[in-house]
Amino acid sequence: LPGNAACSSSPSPSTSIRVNAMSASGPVYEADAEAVVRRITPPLDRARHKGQAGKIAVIGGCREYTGAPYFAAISALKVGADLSHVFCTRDAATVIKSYSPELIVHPILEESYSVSDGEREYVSSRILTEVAKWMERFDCIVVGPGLGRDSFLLDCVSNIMRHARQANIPTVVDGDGLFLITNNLSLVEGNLLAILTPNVYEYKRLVQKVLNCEVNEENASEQLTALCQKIGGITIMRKGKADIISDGKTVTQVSTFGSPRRCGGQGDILSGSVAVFASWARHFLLTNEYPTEKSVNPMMLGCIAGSLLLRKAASHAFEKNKRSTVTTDIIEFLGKSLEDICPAGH
Ligand SMILES: NC(=O)C1=CN([C@@H]2O[C@H](COP(=O)(O)OP(=O)(O)OC[C@H]3O[C@@H](n4cnc5c(N)ncnc54)[C@H](O)[C@@H]3O)[C@@H](O)[C@H]2O)[C@@H](O)CC1
Ligand SMILES: Nc1ncnc2c1ncn2[C@@H]1O[C@H](COP(=O)(O)OP(=O)(O)OP(=O)(O)O)[C@@H](O)[C@H]1O
Ligand SMILES: [Mg+2]
Repeated sequence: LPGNAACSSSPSPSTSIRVNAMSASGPVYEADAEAVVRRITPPLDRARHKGQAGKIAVIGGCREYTGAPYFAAISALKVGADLSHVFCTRDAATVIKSYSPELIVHPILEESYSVSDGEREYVSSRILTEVAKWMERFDCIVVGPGLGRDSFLLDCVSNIMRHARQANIPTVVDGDGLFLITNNLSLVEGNLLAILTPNVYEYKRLVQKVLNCEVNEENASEQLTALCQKIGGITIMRKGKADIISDGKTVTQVSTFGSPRRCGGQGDILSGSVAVFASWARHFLLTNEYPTEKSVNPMMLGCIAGSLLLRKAASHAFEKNKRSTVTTDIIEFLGKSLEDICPAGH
């Protein structure tokens, strides 16, 4: 994929994808997030067929939570993916399908209450076989939005994560997926195609578990860098007032103002968007001709682009809806926000 010719404002290949990332010590520099979005977003080429702009799967959705997987999966489509799947429990599937006919929903996960002890091994292997059938087709998976914390379900999802890793599928871990990996670090350790997107509490739990200490705001970037290194060079986006992103080598941030509303679900929009941008960035770097850009980590680029887009959309939604802004209002503005940075053309 070439960068989107319609929106490549910078002609210089060596500077066009700069993220202004700095070393672990010293100040955290703001990423040139708009340039990143412009560079990695693929053109809307008439010769392309369905699937080439991305196929995303969200693993999440259980009895309690149906909103989170829907938000992540629909955001992936609204950003520009061609196909968006959801793998969830049976209870959640009908609900999610009824939110949107655009999503492909697989009612295959099971929670402990619906499986007897004797059936577990069989059900677990059936679930893995079902998901594995699809896995090779995905450009990125998102594990965790609305997944819940049922132990049997999390065991099955661990198998799915191991399978995705073997198949080299980039994996964004969010929400209850972070609960899972915090207690099973080997699931992501050393996986350069893994992205963690912790919120303030998820980050705190991760720091306590991995670094054996408390979150240190004074040395936020050093601590984040150390955390990424300790988990083997994975990419982590620490969400907050600024989204700080590191892969253990470099650290950068996106702090464009979004919205003062902190309604639940914004992190889900982010994880779905990051999945699309990370797969676009990966494709772009694999196929582009400039060696200087090949050293950039596509997972970092995905985080930078996803963060900027969510913040822009949240800002538009807040302008319109003020205190009543909710997640669906923000999703409505993903298209305009991307269009402002990177016009689709004709
Ligand atoms: N509409 C939906 O279906 C939504 C579902 N969600 C899902 O809900 C699940 C749980 O995620 P949450 O982010 O709610 O996680 P938690 O259930 O850990 O946290 C819920 C809230 O409890 C409070 N809290 C948590 N830990 C705390 C601590 N140590 N000290 C003080 N307060 C604390 C915080 O206000 C936090 O936002 C995830 O699967 C997530 O994806 C969320 O994404 C929000 C939207
Ligand atoms: N204090 C803040 N100021 C500005 N933006 C913020 C702030 N906190 C979070 N955000 C933005 O909201 C996005 C979602 O972060 P948040 O911490 O709400 O995630 P979350 O708790 O996982 O959300 P969800 O409810 O979807 O699970 C972040 O990418 C960030 O851009
Ligand atoms: Mg969350």
